[in-house]
Amino acid sequence: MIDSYNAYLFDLDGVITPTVELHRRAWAETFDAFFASRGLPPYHEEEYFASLDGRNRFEGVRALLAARGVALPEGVPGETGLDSVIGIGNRKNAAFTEVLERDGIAPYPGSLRLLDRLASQGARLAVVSSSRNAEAVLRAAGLRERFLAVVDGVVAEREGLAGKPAPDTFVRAAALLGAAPSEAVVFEDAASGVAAARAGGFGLVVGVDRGAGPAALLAAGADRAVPDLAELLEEDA
Ligand SMILES: O=P(O)(O)OC[C@H]1O[C@@H](O)[C@H](O)[C@@H](O)[C@@H]1O
Repeated sequence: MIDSYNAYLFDLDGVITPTVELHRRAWAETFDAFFASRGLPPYHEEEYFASLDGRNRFEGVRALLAARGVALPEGVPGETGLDSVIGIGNRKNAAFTEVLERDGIAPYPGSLRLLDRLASQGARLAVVSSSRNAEAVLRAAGLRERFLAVVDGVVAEREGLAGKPAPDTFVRAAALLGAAPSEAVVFEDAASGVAAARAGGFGLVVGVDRGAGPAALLAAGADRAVPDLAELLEEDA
């Protein structure tokens, strides 16, 4: 089923590496401190899926604050206090980076098997991530050289590409691989990323359920939802 496409676009956090867990913990730690400092109801894990999952760091902060009806100034680059959008984002990133550097990261075994299989077929692969940490995560996992292109938060900012749920970063990655969207497969674990792929008219959109739930992934436009990418290998064997 997946073998007949010309290009394969992988989200990173939660699709290739379990860094989604690191992101979730870092966000929880940061927003727990933020809400406690203001005497507001505690952060809830559902807020991760509704506002943060798959989104660019600062867009995620803005979305969550808007959902809570909290208005904060934007802040200035480099700030780490909990009283601005940039400060909250930077605080969370420091927590994420500390754990990544200390513990490293290994890919999901099932994802590695799919990457191996696609590599053995000479398939063209790219990573499409909202994260500005994508290059560091790929290097930590020893996977950087497997991808012909990486369109991440740094590239999106440099090229003025709108982030997920807009389709722009996926469309750009497909173009870098020389494929039309209809000839490419997208693998995504976040509803915002699935919606981006659907909006871009991709040939196949596979939702990977790492907590969002199959119903949310299908509702966002996934053609199918799987618990792990190894499932696709077994079907094709
Ligand atoms: O690593 P950065 O630049 O802060 O990116 C943040 C986001 O990157 C995405 O890839 C993750 O799915 C989100 O959960 C995360 O919040």
